[in-house]
Amino acid sequence: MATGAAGVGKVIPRACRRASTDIGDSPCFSGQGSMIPKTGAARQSGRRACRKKGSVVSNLSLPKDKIRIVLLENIHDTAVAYLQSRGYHNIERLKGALDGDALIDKIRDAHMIGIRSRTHLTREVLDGAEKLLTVGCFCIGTNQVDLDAAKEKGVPVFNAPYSNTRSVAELVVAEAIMLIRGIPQRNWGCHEGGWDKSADGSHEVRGKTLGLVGYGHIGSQVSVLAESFGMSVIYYDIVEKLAIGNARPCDSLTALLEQADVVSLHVPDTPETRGLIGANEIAAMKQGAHLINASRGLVVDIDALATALKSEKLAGAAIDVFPKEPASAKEIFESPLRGLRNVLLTPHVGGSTVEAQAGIGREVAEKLVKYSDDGSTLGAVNFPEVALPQQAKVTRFLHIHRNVPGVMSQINDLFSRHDINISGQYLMTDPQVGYVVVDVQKDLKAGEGFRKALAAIPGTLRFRFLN
Ligand SMILES: NC(=O)c1ccc[n+]([C@@H]2O[C@H](COP(=O)([O-])OP(=O)(O)OC[C@H]3O[C@@H](n4cnc5c(N)ncnc54)[C@H](O)[C@@H]3O)[C@@H](O)[C@H]2O)c1
Ligand SMILES: O=C(O)[C@H](O)COP(=O)(O)O
Repeated sequence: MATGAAGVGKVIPRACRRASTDIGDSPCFSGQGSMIPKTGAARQSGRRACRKKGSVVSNLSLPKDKIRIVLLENIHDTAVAYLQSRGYHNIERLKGALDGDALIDKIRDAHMIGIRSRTHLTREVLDGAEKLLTVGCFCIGTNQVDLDAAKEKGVPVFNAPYSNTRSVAELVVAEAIMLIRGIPQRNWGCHEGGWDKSADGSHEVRGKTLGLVGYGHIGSQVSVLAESFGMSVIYYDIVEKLAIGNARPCDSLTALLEQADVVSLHVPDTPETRGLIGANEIAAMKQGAHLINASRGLVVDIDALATALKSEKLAGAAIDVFPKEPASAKEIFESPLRGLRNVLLTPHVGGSTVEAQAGIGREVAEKLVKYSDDGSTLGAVNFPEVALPQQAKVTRFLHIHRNVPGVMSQINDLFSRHDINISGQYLMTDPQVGYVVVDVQKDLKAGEGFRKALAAIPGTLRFRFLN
C-alpha cells in the first residue's frame, strides 16, 4: 500500500488520479459542516455507519451561523474579531478551562473548539464531540490533546508554533539575571522588613554559562538574548541544530549539566522528556547552579528539585510550569516549592503577554477559518497537510479516510461512473489517514445520491463538501 502523496497542494495530474491506488489509499474531502462523524464501532464498519448517517450527507453545506464555536480559557479578542469578520458569529467564550462532564457537555454540539494549555481533550472527551470539525490550540504546546484520537476521528488540530516564543525567551533571560543576582531572597527579605545589602551570592550574568536543553524556537531565541548580555551559551538537543551566534552544542545532557551555571529547559512534553531532570541530573549539575523551567511541568521531578533547593545543592530556581496546575484562579496552587525563598514561581505565564496573545488569537483563528472555508490543513499538527486554493466557482468535496488499500480508487471510480469531470484534486496521506480534496465544476450530477455514495465508501472517517 502506498502512503506517499502528491505534493502539498499540488494538482494531481489526471493520469495519476485515474491510477490513484498507486498514489495512496485514503484521501478524503468534506465541505463546510456537512460531516459524517463516526463512533469507534462505526469506524470498523465504514459502509454501514455511513449509510446509517446518510441523511446528514444530503444536507447542504452548513451555513456559517450554524457552525458552533466554543472558545475556552480566555482566548484573546483578536480570535473572535477574526472569526466574526469571516462570517462566524455562533461563538461561545469561556474564561476558564473545563474538564470531565462539564467539558463534554459544553462541546457536545461544537464544530470548532479553541483551547489553551489547561483543557485536556482526551479520547473520551473527543468521542463525545460528534460534530467536531477541527480544534485550535491557542498556544504552542499540543500535549493536552490526544492527537491520535483526533486524527482517527478525522479532526485536524492546529496551534500557534511561534507567536509567544519571544515572550517566553524574554522571561527566561530576566529570570536568569534575577537568580544569579540572588534577587528572590532579597525581595522576600525586604517584604519582611529586612535589609540585606550585601554582595554575597550576587553575580553578574556576563561570562556565566547558560545551558539550554532543547534548542528549538524558544531555546534558540533565549540563546540570542543571553549572548547579548555576555553569557556563554551551550545547548543540548536530540536533533542536530544550527548553532546561533557563538553558542556551542553539547554531546550529552550530562555534559551540559556539568558545565552550566544556569540550566533552562525548552523541550516539549513527550514520553522521553517526562522526568528528564530528576535527582541524578540535579546531582550532575554544578554546586550552586540554577534551574529554569518554562517548558512543561512533568519535565522536572518537582520533589527532587525541592530537596536540592533546600539542601542548597541548587542556589535557586525559576519555575513557570508544574506537574499539576490549577484549572482556574479559584483553585489553590499547591507545590512543594511554595515558601522556598530562593525560588521564583510564576503561574504558567511564559507566553502570557498582550502581544503574544493577540498574535496567537489571530493566527489560530485564521487556520480554523481556512480549514472550514477551504479545507486547507496547512499547519495541522496531527494530520496530512494539504494546502488548497480558495474554493470558488467549484463544488469541493473533502474526504478523510483511513489509509487502507482501495479507497482512492473507489473515490475516483465514483467520479468516473457519474461522469463528473474533476477540475482539481489534492491528496495527502500519512500512514493512518488520507485526506483528499476534489474540485468539480458545479454539476447537477454531483448531487445528493453522489454525495451519499462518496460518504459510504468503506474507510470514510469524515466527509463534507463546500458549495
Ligand atoms: N511557559 C509557557 O507559557 C510556554 C510557552 C510556550 C511554550 N512552552 C513550552 O515550551 C516548549 C518548547 O517550545 P518551542 O517552541 O521551543 O518548541 P520547539 O519544538 O521549537 O523546540 C523544542 C526542541 O526540543 C528538542 N527536544 C525534544 N526532545 C528532547 C530531549 N529529550 N532532549 C533534548 N531536546 C529535545 C526538539 O528537538 C526541539 O528542538 C513547548 O513544547 C511548550 O511546551 C511553554
Ligand atoms: O504551550 C504554550 O504555548 C504555553 O504553555 C502557553 O500556554 P497557555 O496558552 O495556556 O498560557
